[in-house]
Amino acid sequence: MATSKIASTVDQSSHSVMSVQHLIAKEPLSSIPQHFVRQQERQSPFSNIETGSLPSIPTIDMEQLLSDVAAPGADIEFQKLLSVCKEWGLFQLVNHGVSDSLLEKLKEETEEFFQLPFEEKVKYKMEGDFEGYGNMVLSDNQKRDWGDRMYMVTNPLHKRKPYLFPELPSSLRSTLEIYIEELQKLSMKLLGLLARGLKVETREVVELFEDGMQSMRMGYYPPCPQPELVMGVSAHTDGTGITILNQANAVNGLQLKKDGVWVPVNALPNAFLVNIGDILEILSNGIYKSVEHRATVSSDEERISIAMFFYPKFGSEMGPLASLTNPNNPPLFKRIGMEDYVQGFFSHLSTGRSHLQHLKISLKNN
Ligand SMILES: O=C(O)CCC(=O)C(=O)O
Ligand SMILES: [Fe+2]
Repeated sequence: MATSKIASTVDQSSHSVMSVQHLIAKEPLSSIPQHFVRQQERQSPFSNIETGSLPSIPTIDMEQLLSDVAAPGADIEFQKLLSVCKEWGLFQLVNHGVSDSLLEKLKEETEEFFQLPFEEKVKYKMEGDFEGYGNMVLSDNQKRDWGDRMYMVTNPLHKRKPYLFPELPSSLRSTLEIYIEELQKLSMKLLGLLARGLKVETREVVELFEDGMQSMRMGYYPPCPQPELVMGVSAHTDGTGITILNQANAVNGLQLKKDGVWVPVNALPNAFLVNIGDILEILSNGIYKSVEHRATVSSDEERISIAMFFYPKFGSEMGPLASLTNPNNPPLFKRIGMEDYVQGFFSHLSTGRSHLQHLKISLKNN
């Protein structure tokens, strides 16, 4: 799909918001601006192995998973889910129950949102926190991602910023409301199954996430004349319990790090990519893995993705589940309240350091 060439008459420097899409729409770039160029990512990430021998990302079938649960004993898909979450921390989910027509509508409306003139989208600019529209600029000397995003907290409802979600074009807003509800149900089913896989009381996990904090990031990655020099989203782990990523226009780009090697995900149309985040690694005391991932960009196709992030509820406290720890298996992470967790997560994001590492207990000191 071609990039939308929207000539913007607005001088971006007069706004505290920057957009890669509109930067390149104004005039063709003769070279990539230095603040997007990454030195360490120049070499092919696969230079050390044969591309043909790359492992492929596991696929989980939600219908199969739910029928396994109804018929105990026939639990092949359930066992696969558990081993995938321990070894990979990420999988593609098919037959997830969210209709193709809803996904199609959401894709179209997200495309339309990013095709709005810059003047329209600037209304949603970030106001001193991480929420809002634009290319995320954390500091002057930071390397920037080749992409724009619209990031919003969507739950609990009173945390929705009045100038963001409620001000979205009404058709996008109503489609998102349905989508959010569908994904909430899906996330709770997955979290329940993952709790069951830990042999803990399902309730212990599910209650933490009921009416939890949820946020969403719609991402737009324009084609880049020199994609090997830039990154759409730099390497990170998610601070969530779980993340459900919708690679809306099925353009490849996401990669995860497995055994020290970046492995590309071959995006299946209408499948979700589900990944374990730091909080599930903490709750499971390291059993489930929060996987490092990143997104690359393409030279000829725009890429659109929609990520929904699921966290525990405000006011809760989290740490390794008590039933998983004992003197022989001590907690690997500190306990922390949700408010402090969120604050710590975003302050580590600004410095590029890992929040999960910060919460690790050094076993030598125990
Ligand atoms: O846009 C993508 O494909 C990845 C986004 C992502 O990893 C994130 O927002 O945490
Ligand atoms: Fe992520």
